[in-house]
Formats: sequence, C-alpha cells, structure tokens
Amino acid sequence: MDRRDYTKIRVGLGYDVHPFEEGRELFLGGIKIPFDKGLKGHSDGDVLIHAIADALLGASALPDIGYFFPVDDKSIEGIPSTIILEKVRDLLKEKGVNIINIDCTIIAEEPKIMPFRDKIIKNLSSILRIPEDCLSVKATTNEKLGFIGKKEGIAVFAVALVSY
Ligand SMILES: Nc1ccn([C@@H]2O[C@H](COP(=O)(O)O)[C@@H](O)[C@H]2O)c(=O)n1
Ligand SMILES: C[C@@]1(CO)OP(=O)(O)OP(=O)(O)OC[C@H]1O
Repeated sequence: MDRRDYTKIRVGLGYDVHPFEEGRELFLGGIKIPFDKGLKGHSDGDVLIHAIADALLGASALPDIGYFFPVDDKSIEGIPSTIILEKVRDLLKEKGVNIINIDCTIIAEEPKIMPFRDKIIKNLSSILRIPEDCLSVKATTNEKLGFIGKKEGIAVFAVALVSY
C-alpha cells in the first residue's frame, strides 16, 4: 500500500515577532495583559496568535497568515487577532484537518507571562474548539541578549501537530 493512503499526520512551525509600541494595549492569546506598552502591528499585534495561526496553516499545507490577512488591506487595520484565529480554525475545518496539539514558547524579557497562562489556554481552547490539554504555552526570557533582551519586543515560536 502507498504510504500516502494512511491518515496524514503533519507538523507545522510558526514564528512571529513584533516590536513594542507605546500607547497600545498588549494582547497575547487574545488576553489583555497589564503592561505599559503594546505590540506594533497592522492588527492588534497578538504575536502569540500569529505564530499559532502560521503553525496550523503550515501543518495543513495552506498559505500563511499574510495571504489571508494582507498587511496592505486597510479594511482590517487593528483587527483583533482572535478573528484571524477563528478564520484559521474554519479553514482547517473546511479541509478536514484535526488539531492534535499545539506547543508555544513566548520569548519576552517582560512582562511575566506565566501568571496569565491559564487564561490564555482557556481562551485559545475556546476559539479553536479543542481541549485545553491539547495546548501548551510556555515563556522564557532571552537572558538580556539581543533585541528581546533589550526589551524591544516579543517573539513566539509555535508548533502544531494535525491529522487529516
Ligand atoms: N516573559 C516571561 C519570561 C519568563 N517567564 C517565566 O520565568 C521562568 C524563567 O525564565 P528564564 O528566561 O529565566 O528561564 C520561565 O520558565 C517562565 O516560567 C515568564 O513567565 N514570562
Ligand atoms: C496579522 C497581520 C494582518 O495584516 O498583520 P500584523 O499585525 O502586522 O502581523 P504580522 O505577523 O507582522 O503580519 C501578518 C498579517 O497578516
């Protein structure tokens, strides 16, 4: 039998980075995090959701987030990234893709993310309609090294495993 006759198990990688900007609110995983700055972006700058969206799209052999939400589309300026994630969820459903699990690492010198972990996981689980134990959100500093170490922004790596 051709091995492609089996159910496909596919992994996807997502990475995103956004610089801090004064006068904006900070959203991570759709949760407002108390902090004196937010993240710059054409959307609300939710770097965690963007990395997760790209991991899911990649695993599903679909084009990336910028294909569905172009940065030059003025009509989506300031769009909540939760809407982006809902669209990704629906695209996967149309293709018959099931999410097995998602693991993420947020790289940020500040603020502390772990106090908000449970809220973030609950929110992502509700948007994606997957059990909370299919989601993992971790955080680390960059040990003061580079642009993240200098507190200039936040980066996120996400991996997603799916089947279809
Ligand atoms: N923005 C962050 C960064 C880290 N954490 C938590 O602190 C732990 C230690 O971080 P190191 O970079 O020193 O390894 C890390 O494991 C996280 O639990 C955080 O909450 N928010
Ligand atoms: C989310 C989108 C929406 O235009 O814009 P940004 O918020 O700038 O985020 P980024 O990860 O830089 O690019 C992806 C875009 O699709």
